[in-house]
Amino acid sequence: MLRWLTAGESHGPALVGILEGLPAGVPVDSELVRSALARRRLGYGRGARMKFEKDQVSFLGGVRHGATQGGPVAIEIGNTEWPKWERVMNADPVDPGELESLARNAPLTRPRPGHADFTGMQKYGFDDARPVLERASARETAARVALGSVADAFLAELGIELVAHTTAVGTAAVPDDAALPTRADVQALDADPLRCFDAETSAAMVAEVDDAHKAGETLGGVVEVLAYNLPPGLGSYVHWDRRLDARLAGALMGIQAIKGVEVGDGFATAARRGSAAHDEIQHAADGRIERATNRAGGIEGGMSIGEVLRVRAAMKPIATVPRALRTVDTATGEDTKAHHQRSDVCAVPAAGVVAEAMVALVLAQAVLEKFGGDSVAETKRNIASYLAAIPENLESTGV
Ligand SMILES: Cc1cc2nc3c(=O)[nH]c(=O)nc-3n(C[C@H](O)[C@H](O)[C@H](O)COP(=O)(O)O)c2cc1C
Ligand SMILES: C=C(O[C@@H]1CC(C(=O)O)=C[C@@H](OP(=O)(O)O)[C@H]1O)C(=O)O
Repeated sequence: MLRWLTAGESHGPALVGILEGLPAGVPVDSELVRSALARRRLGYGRGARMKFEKDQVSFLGGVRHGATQGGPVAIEIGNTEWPKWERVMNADPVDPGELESLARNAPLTRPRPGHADFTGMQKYGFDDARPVLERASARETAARVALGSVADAFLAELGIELVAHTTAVGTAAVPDDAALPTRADVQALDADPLRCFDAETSAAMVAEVDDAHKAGETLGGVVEVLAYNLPPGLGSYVHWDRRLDARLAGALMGIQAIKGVEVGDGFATAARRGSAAHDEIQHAADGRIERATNRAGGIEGGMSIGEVLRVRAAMKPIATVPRALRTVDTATGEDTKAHHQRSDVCAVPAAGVVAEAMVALVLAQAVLEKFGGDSVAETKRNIASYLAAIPENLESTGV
């Protein structure tokens, strides 16, 4: 069973991620993780912190001479902001007099609507939102992206290729019939300001971000993750928590600010009639079986069906709105405006990179559950023998 955990605060010394259960022989090095983290920093509309902070990557375990060894993979991402926060975020007690003299340590008592501040203070018994936002912050997603890049390297060894792109920012959305990117388009996506695959929509997205920025507003949007070359049969219909769609939805909803998940045509399907909603099964030119369409987004009955996996996640607008929203000062009880120092106007492209990492982790887990393997070579053998055993009349183009 592939498992993963992250630890660390937004302004702490480092984030740490651990991935346990990966076979030996996955080609992994610091550069792989670094380039995934660099991709997470991209995107028009991100705040000042993305420009001056660097991600410092070190492997603490599980990888030797560029390959996984079968043990837990532990990755540390140093926060280069740490020296400024060393007193405020120190694990050991700091003299209260010294803390009081630090402007950076001033208690945050004007919780932001839409962030975890207010309920986090209620729940954990804090009189300052600092400890809440330190862990609620999406800075934590750097650790997930690091782990996701390792899961992705495993999937790539099996020929499974993932790509994420932005399909909407605010009201600017790619048309329904727009072309889908493949892994070969990643460089082009990274070069686009919003990681959008449709040039015209991307220009509209830039205008939307500029407009929101001028108005002291923030934006959300929609990202899509595609996975190519998945074998049929990952996940299962036999129990709710084994369904691949349920597991992907949970993983995507587990990303900060994600409020909706769609598999395939999702919500649009609800308005269609059955004959226009499902994907007919037909013979392909080579005699194997194929789907006439892929409205289901590659999953039926909680299982991958061998077609392209297509999942979308909707992100709400950033909670730290420059034109600050109404709140209550929890120190004085007075009505006031929420605290705001700096924030992203739009972090949708980064959310896409995080979504891709989460999908990679869930798919790697589902692959290992079905095929097992202590080495990549063993997993490959197991997949090949499963596919070879599928009878001729059930052989589909996804095999
Ligand atoms: C990549 C990324 C960057 C984010 N940047 C910010 C930010 O700069 N300011 C902010 O208030 N929220 C930001 N958020 C959103 C908050 O983390 C999120 O609103 C908060 O955790 C509460 O969301 P929830 O209600 O879904 O838990 C970001 C989210 C993601 C995924
Ligand atoms: C640091 C990152 O994102 C942060 C996520 C975030 C939030 O509230 O989620 C708030 C901002 O942090 P700060 O308030 O310190 O500027 C973002 O910069 C990152 O993605 O690496």
